[in-house]
Amino acid sequence: MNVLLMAYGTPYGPEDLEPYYTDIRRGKKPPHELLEELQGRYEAIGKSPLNEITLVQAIRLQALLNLEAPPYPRRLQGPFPPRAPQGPARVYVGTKHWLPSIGEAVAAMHEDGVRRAVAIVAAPHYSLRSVAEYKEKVEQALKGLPDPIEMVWVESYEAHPGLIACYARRVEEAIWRLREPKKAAFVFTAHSIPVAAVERGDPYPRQVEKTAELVAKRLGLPRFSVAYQSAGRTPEPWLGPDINEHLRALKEEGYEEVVVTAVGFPADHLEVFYDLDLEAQATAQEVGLRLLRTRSLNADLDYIQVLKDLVEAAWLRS
Ligand SMILES: C=CC1=C(C)c2cc3[nH]c(cc4nc(cc5[nH]c(cc1n2)c(C)c5CCC(=O)O)C(CCC(=O)O)=C4C)c(C)c3C=C
Ligand SMILES: [Fe+2]
Ligand SMILES: [Fe+2]
Repeated sequence: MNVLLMAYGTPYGPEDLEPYYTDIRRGKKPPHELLEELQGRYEAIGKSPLNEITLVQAIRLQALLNLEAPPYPRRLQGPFPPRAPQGPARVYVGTKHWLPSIGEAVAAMHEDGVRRAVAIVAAPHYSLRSVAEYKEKVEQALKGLPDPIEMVWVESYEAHPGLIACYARRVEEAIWRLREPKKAAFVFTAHSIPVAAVERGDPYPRQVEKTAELVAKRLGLPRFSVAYQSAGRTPEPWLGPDINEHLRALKEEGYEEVVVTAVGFPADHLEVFYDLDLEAQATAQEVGLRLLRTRSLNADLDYIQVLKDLVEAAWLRS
């Protein structure tokens, strides 16, 4: 079984920042003020562990796939159907905006003789501004190859019971730390997208709401809400409510404590450490709210098990 595991990617050092930002802006260099602002955000968090987490996710996913399907030599395999999940599993990593790029990963797969693979993004929700763009990059990379690779896509997994259990477990950990759990607010966040994408029928907000609703249901939370974070630095309107405005509104409604879970981001990175742990935390402190941010899924085995389940099911799809 072959897997292409994709994630957003983050710069390895300050010298990578400009080409990284240029890639996010589809080849347009960022103005100096925006680059400086991004540099300031990276300096404030120290380091984004996103690339390391993605690599560990891939290593663990590959190990887990092979653990339950030992890589027997071909002659011992018997009459398995060629698409059975058994056999050596290989997981390749490609990042959308940095290195290894999706193009490099696809080229490596081709070089290794891969002709069929499952493509999955380490983010549970489909958006025209996320998964659709990953797909474009994969298709672009495939175009340049002498032999085709059939990619079976996992486009979204917003309601996977294992994923819901992962988030519920982490919200539960925060509930233990609340002073008055029955009076707390529970907020689920995801990356904002331009309103224009929503108007074009992007299923993203519905999927984010679905994840939030299922986690809340599993925990029997009486109230919960969805807010968006990390809106881009572009003049167009972005989907709200923004987490900072939402925290102010919650305080006005009389809440004293809030648990925030970033359901759109399985892994820690700039927008968890800066936008939630520094910026939203500062807003909460300013208005007098106690904010607890739940632990990310990262490369924890409960999340890797979800990825394993998804790729195995996709591999068996015709
Ligand atoms: C659902 C959409 C998006 C997800 C998920 C997402 C995750 C994500 N983003 C960064 C870092 C940056 N994103 C930036 C801009 C940007 N991001 C999205 C969409 C998603 N990002 C869009 C549509 C844009 C705007 C692009 C443009 O046209 O300019 C930037 C640039 C600075 C900024 O605008 O804030 C950074 C940096 C990470 C690390 C991440 C998840 C891992
Ligand atoms: Fe982004
Ligand atoms: Fe972003």
